[in-house]
Amino acid sequence: MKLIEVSNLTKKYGNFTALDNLSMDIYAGQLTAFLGTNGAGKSTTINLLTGIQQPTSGKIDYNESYSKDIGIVFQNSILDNKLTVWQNLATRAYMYKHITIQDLENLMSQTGVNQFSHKRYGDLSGGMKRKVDITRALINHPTLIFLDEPTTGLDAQSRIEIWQLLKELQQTKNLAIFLTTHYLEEAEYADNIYILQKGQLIAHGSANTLKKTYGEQLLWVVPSTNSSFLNTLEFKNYQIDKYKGIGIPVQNYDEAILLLNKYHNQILDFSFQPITLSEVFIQLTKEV
Ligand SMILES: Nc1ncnc2c1ncn2[C@@H]1O[C@H](COP(=O)(O)OP(=O)(O)OP(=O)(O)O)[C@@H](O)[C@H]1O
Repeated sequence: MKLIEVSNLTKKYGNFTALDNLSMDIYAGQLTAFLGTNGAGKSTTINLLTGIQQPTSGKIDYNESYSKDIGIVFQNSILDNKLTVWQNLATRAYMYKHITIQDLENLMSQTGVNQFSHKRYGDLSGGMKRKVDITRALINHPTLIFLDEPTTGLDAQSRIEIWQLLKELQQTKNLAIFLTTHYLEEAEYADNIYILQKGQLIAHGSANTLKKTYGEQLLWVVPSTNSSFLNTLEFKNYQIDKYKGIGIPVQNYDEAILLLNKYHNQILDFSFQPITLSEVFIQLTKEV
């Protein structure tokens, strides 16, 4: 089910176009990752989708029944450093009449912040703060949550924990998550990836689709007799490497296994070189 449909969204600051004609859909229960280098227009997009800023042109259609159920985690926290985690969250929960203390406690134990609820927010590590920020955004049981670079500045372990938490929330609460990130490897988990460059959408799809469309995976084989193998080879775009052998472009593991089966009499050794999302991104965003 579509929660938000964005059509031809453009945002200009004076003569400068920060976002150029963006069209995209956000679906219930899906994790959508918005990737882009610095200044690509990621924060601008979140600000437009959440109504913090108004577009210069274009349209954002919200599914009527869910338009108010959104949570936002900003790049810079809006919580009070001097208050404890509990005080910060309880103050927020009191704003909603239908949210009980029990609801808040349940949520805090799901996100794990109950373990340090007595600590002052200002004394927490970056990863712990981020978990509290996410908990705050979830208090009103949103259908969709926006996170602007939730893992920037965190160490590897904290990043993994935040991602595990987000995946768990997506699965257990059927929460739709829209997040921006600089970390390509994180987007691998996303259902939908949008890649933005200088305000323009340059690619869209699942990690696998993007890899298939924009990247090349190689099956490297060391043939027993080089020349006869090349003669039988049905592929034209192979590469040759002194150490790795002959690199044959393949779509996926299955295709590699089929080839290995077919030519196994002529192959001494082989290796598989998968493409990463980072390589796709570099390929796509490199300046011409
Ligand atoms: N209020 C503003 N006035 C003028 N230009 C702005 C304004 N806000 C953003 N910009 C410009 O618009 C472009 C997109 O900014 P935005 O913050 O959306 O990028 P971003 O992808 O979130 O970048 P980052 O990863 O660095 O946070 C940048 O070139 C930025 O300088």
